[in-house]
Amino acid sequence: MTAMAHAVLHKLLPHGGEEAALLFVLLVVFLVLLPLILLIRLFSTTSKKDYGEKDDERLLRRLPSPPNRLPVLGHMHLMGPLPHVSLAALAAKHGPDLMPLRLGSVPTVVASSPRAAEAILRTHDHVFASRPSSMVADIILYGASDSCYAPYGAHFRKVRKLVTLHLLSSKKVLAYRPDREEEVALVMEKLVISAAAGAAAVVDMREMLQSFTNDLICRAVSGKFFREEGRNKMFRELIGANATLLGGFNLEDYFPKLARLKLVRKIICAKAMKINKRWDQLLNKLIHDHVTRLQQQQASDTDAQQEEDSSFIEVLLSLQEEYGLTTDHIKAIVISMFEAGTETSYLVLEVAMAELMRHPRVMAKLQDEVRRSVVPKGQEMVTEDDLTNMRYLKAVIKETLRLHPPGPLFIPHLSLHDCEVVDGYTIPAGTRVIVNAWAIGRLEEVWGENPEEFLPERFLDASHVDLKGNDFCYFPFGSGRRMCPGIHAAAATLGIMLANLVYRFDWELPTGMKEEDVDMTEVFGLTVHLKEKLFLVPKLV
Ligand code: HEM
Repeated sequence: MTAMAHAVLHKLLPHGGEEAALLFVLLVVFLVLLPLILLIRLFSTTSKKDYGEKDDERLLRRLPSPPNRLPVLGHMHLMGPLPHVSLAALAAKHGPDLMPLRLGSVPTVVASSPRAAEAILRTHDHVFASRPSSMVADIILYGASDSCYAPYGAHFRKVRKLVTLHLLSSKKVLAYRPDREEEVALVMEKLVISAAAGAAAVVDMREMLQSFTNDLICRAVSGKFFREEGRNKMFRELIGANATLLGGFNLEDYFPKLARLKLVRKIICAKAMKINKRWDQLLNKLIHDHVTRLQQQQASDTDAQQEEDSSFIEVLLSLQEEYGLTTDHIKAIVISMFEAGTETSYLVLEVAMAELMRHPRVMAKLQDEVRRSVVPKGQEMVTEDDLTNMRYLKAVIKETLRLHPPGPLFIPHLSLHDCEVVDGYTIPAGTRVIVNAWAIGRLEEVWGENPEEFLPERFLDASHVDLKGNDFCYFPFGSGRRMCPGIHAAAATLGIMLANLVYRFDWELPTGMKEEDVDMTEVFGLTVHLKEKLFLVPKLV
C-alpha cells in the first residue's frame, strides 16, 4: 500500500513538487478519498462479534505501539512492500518482545523475540493455535477444512492427526525415498545435457527446482501416474494461482466488514471461485480414477497395497470413513499439501544456491564434504544413506533457513481467549498474532555481531540447535500445535537435492556476472522469494 502511494506521488511530483500538482493531490484527497475513507470507516469499526469489546483497545494500548496510527488504516500504511522487514524495524523501536498494532480494523500483536515466540508457541500454545478466517481460504479450501487454515477445534485436530500419522510421518517419508531419488536422478540427467552444451547452457534454477518439487509432491499425492495428461503442469499452474490469491496482505482480511458488502464480496470471490472450480474438476477426476483402480484391485483379488506405498489420495480414501471425512475435506487436504509442499522447498533450494554462489568459500567446503569425505569415488549420485554424516550440508541448510525462511511471518495465529503472556500483558481473544521468525533469525543478541552474514559454521558450533522447534532462537518450521507437519519431507527433499547439485557439478554464473551481482532482493507473497530468478551454468566434474 505504501509502495503504491509512493509510486503515485512520485509520478505526480517528479520535479520537486510543482504547486499545481500539489493542489491537484489535495483536491483528490478531499473530493474522492474523504468520502471513501468515511465509507470504509463505517464498515471498519470493530464489534463485539468480530474482535471483542472496546476494552480490548485499552488492553492493546498497554504496550507501546508505533505512533502515526491513522483513523481507518490503523498502522497499515507503515507496512512496506516487505512486511517482515517493516515489522522488524518497527519492533526494534517500539516493541522488541510484543508489539500491538491495528492493521485496518484488525487488532494484531507481533512477536519478535525468542521469549515472546515461546510464550505464543509453547507456554500458551493452546490459546494461540487457531487461524483467522479468510474469505479466499474459505472458497479455495472448502470452508478452510484443510490442515493449514482450519480454525482450532475438533475438525482441525482430526485432520492434523491424519496428516501427521498417515501422510507425513517419518516412516512415510522414508517409504518415498526411492521416488525422491528417482526424481533427483531425472533432474541430474537434464543437467548433464545442459552441461554438455557448455557456457551457452544457462539453467533457470527456479524453473528447474520448482518443477522438481512440484513433480515430487504430485507423485506423493496422486501416485506414479502423475505425469499422465500433463497433470503435473496443471497442478503447478493452480498452485501458483492459489499462492497469488492467498498470499500477501489482502484487503478483505483487514477490513472484514467492508468485505461483507455484496458487491465487494462478489469482486473478491470471483477469482477464487474460478480457481476452485478448476481444482474441483481436476480432483474429481483424480479421485474417480483412484476409486476405479481400487475397485479393480479388489475385484481381481490383488493383494491390498501397504499404506506406506500408497499415494496420499489412496490413504485419504481408505481412511475416509474412520476419520469421518467428506470428499470436500479430502480435496481441501490435498490442495493444502500441494501448496505447502511446493511453495516452500524450491524457494529454499534456489536461495541456498544463490548464497553458495555469493560465497565460493562455503561452496568449496560443501563440495569437499560431499565429494571426498562421504561419497565413494565413482558413485553417480548421492543417496540418502550418504547424507547421514554430512554435517556441513546440514549447517548450510540451517543457515539458509535462518536468513531466508520461506514463510518469514508464518501463517497468522489467532487467540481463542484472553491470555496473559509476557510481563503481565494480556492479549485479548480474537487478536491476530504474527510471529516474525525472520526478525528473530537476525537478532544481534542471539546471532552475534554479524547476524546478516551467511555463515553455516555457526551451526557447526551449535549442532544442538535443530529444526524441530525446541529452541525459540531458531524455529524455521514453527513449534507447537501448528508446527509444520511437513518437516521430515522438507528436510529429506532439501538434503538430497542440494547434495546432488554440488556433487555432480561445478557451478558458474552466466558470462559477465560476478558474485556480488547475484541479486538477493526479495518479494513478499504467500511465501517470500527472490525478485530475480537465479540463472547458473553447470559444469560436469
Ligand atoms: C523448507 C520447507 C518448509 C518450511 C520452511 C515450512 C515451514 C512452515 C511453517 C513456518 C509453517 C507455519 C507454522 C505456524 O503457523 O506456526 C508451516 C505450516 C505447514 N506446513 Fe510447512 N514448511 C515447509 C515444507 C512443507 C512441506 C513439504 C509440507 C507438506 C508436504 C508442509 C506442510 C505444512 C502444513 C500442512 C502446514 C500447516 C500446519 C497447521 O496449520 O497446523 N510444509 N510450514
